Amino acid sequence: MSQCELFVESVGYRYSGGHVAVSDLSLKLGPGILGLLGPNGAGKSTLMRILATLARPTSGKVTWNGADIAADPNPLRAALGYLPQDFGVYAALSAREFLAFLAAVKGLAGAAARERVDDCLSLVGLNDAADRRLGEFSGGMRQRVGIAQALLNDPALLIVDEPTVGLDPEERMRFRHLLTDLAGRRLVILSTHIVSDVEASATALAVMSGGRLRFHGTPEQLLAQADGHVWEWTLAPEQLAHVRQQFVVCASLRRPDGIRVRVVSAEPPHAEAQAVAPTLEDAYTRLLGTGAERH
Ligand SMILES: Nc1ncnc2c1ncn2[C@@H]1O[C@H](COP(=O)(O)OP(=O)(O)OP(=O)(O)O)[C@@H](O)[C@H]1O
Repeated sequence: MSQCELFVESVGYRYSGGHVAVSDLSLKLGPGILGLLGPNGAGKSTLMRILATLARPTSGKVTWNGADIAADPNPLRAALGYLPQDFGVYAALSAREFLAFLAAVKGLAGAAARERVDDCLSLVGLNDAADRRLGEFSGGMRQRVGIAQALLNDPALLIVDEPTVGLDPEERMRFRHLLTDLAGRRLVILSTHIVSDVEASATALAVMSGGRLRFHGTPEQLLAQADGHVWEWTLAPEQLAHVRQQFVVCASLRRPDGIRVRVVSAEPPHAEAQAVAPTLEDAYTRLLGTGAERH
């Protein structure tokens, strides 16, 4: 497999209506799985489209192995596997027929194409369902077909945009394992707004919000930032609303003796609060200052 160095240099993107979706964003990426995290509207899909050469940055540049992808997108495109957020399949085709069609579009032919289609079907665990109509597939199976089509050209760069949306918990887990198996010497960029999607698999994390990069580093580095900032204590149910007004509450759990709250705060939030080891979800919540509260 070829080299894979993707450098994003002060990239900005302004939509024609004037909305700035990505602002002065820089990243240096190499082999491994990058989890691109951020809330809805953070600019992840816009950045992914730029990296997939489907949109040109309105400022800054992106280089793939040293060459500007806006000046010559072809080297990157030849190395790219892309699963867009709105990936659709042809319901009347079988998985094998659909992949054979896309293999032909990508210039693979004859026995080599058949072999590659078989390889990709087995990489994503769909051999047994290969000849069933896609219309009968579950959401998770369709996403695996999406990954299989992205793998047809054995890409050095695999970009998957919000691939776990609409999947049930078991399908999500399978999908995460699949991406871990596929990483190898590739660069895999996986965007999601769900921390657990990247918790076990990502070798690096980039966090975006409001079009800006808020963090880039290892999951351990993000965790370390939250050390000593996560607290738990038990309060009476009527106190919960007040605590929510004062602090970012990451979780609240009803128990026989009251409500156990988990709070992100630089200072001890309460006399009885005990510091607890942060999870990646806590660290992400601390970074963005808002919580998707777990109950
Ligand atoms: N075609 C467009 N024209 C104008 N603004 C747009 C367009 N597409 C997206 N935006 C805006 O740009 C911002 C970033 O959108 P983007 O889709 O990149 O975010 P995201 O992080 O991928 O979120 P989501 O997961 O909801 O897609 C949002 O505020 C969005 O409303």
